[in-house]
Amino acid sequence: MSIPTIKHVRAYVVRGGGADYHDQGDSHWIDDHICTPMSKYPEYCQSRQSFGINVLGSLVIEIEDSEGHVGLGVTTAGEIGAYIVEKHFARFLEGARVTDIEKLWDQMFNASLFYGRKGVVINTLSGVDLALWDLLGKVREEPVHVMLGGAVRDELQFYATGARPDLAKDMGFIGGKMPLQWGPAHGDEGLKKNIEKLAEMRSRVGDDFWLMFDCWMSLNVEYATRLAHAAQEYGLKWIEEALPPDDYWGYAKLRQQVPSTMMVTTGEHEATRWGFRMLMEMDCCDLIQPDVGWCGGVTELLKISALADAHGKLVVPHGSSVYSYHFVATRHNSPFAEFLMMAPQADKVVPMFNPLLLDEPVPVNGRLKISELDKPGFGVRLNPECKLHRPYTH
Ligand SMILES: C[C@H](O)[C@H](O)[C@@H](O)[C@@H](O)C(=O)O
Ligand SMILES: [Mg+2]
Repeated sequence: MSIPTIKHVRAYVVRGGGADYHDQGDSHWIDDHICTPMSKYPEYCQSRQSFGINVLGSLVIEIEDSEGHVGLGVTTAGEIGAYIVEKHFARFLEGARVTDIEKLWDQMFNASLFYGRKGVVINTLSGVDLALWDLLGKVREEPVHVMLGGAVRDELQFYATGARPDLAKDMGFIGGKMPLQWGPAHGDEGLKKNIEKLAEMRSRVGDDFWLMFDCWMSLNVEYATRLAHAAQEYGLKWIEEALPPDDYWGYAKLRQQVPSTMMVTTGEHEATRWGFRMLMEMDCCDLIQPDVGWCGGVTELLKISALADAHGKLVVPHGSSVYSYHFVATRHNSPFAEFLMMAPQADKVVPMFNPLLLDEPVPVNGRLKISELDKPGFGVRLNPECKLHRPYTH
């Protein structure tokens, strides 16, 4: 059996939605007074784009083999990522066999260790890894979920992230995660507004629908503890990413202080097996939320997930569209997935990485049949109408 080799690696940048889903137009819920670590500065309080949440843009990676198959991976890394792919990672990829995914991951990780380890470098490595798994699936004519050992369930169920959990319930989702809008800089008045919002949504959705707060790294242990206890009477299911990712000590303390019925979750801005080992061994959270496009890709998420399973932790990947669905389908400790509502008013289901991909599957009535994923690789294509820019070559 002859194994194809990698011939060409190309890295493009795309603006306007896509993998950098914060890169949206005006009057979108995802940029409407959401609390962040920058909220202490009034000028950066209303809009996350004002401080640069969408500064990177989407990175699109194409890896073409000796037989003409093209693997596609996307992530949040923009021009920085394109530079790293073209000027650094390509040297390991070109000439390698399409099956050498584990070795290529190790070479790219260790070769960038002196400047990488987390953040945009691991985002970029993740994007390359997604393209490698997509390419292997196209060579083998198998979906990624089959190559990962096969689905353990017939369909995926989703909770929705967005400003309207009440509408998410009507659309069949199992829960609704709201962005927290007020933080320590807004004092008790702001905390009261957070709870009023939660109470209002609880009144609309009834007692059984999950409601969660996403705090996007913006709080401190004291405020998060007060918020959790005030939210308990409205059945808040989990408080997400309350603290900055490196504050393992704060998370461990917060987890001891929140009501026993409430989960502490985090992980979307954590990376590699070592970062998640810290979260688990320091007992920081009940559920981890790695983003497969940011934590190291599928190759690393397999390691993270096995570690979590051994610790009895659930792994519910941060919203990363089809790239996490293939993974969640195959893991017993991933019983549900996240769907980010990318319609500006969170009032309808649209593909998460719109407009970047074609054939991107979306939940129907809050669910997605695994059979919808039965296409080679991740089963998505680049939208030819998206303007690709290749800033570097090699
Ligand atoms: C809704 C949150 O503020 C973020 O925009 C979201 O990307 C992320 O934190 C999530 O968990 O979906
Ligand atoms: Mg989050």
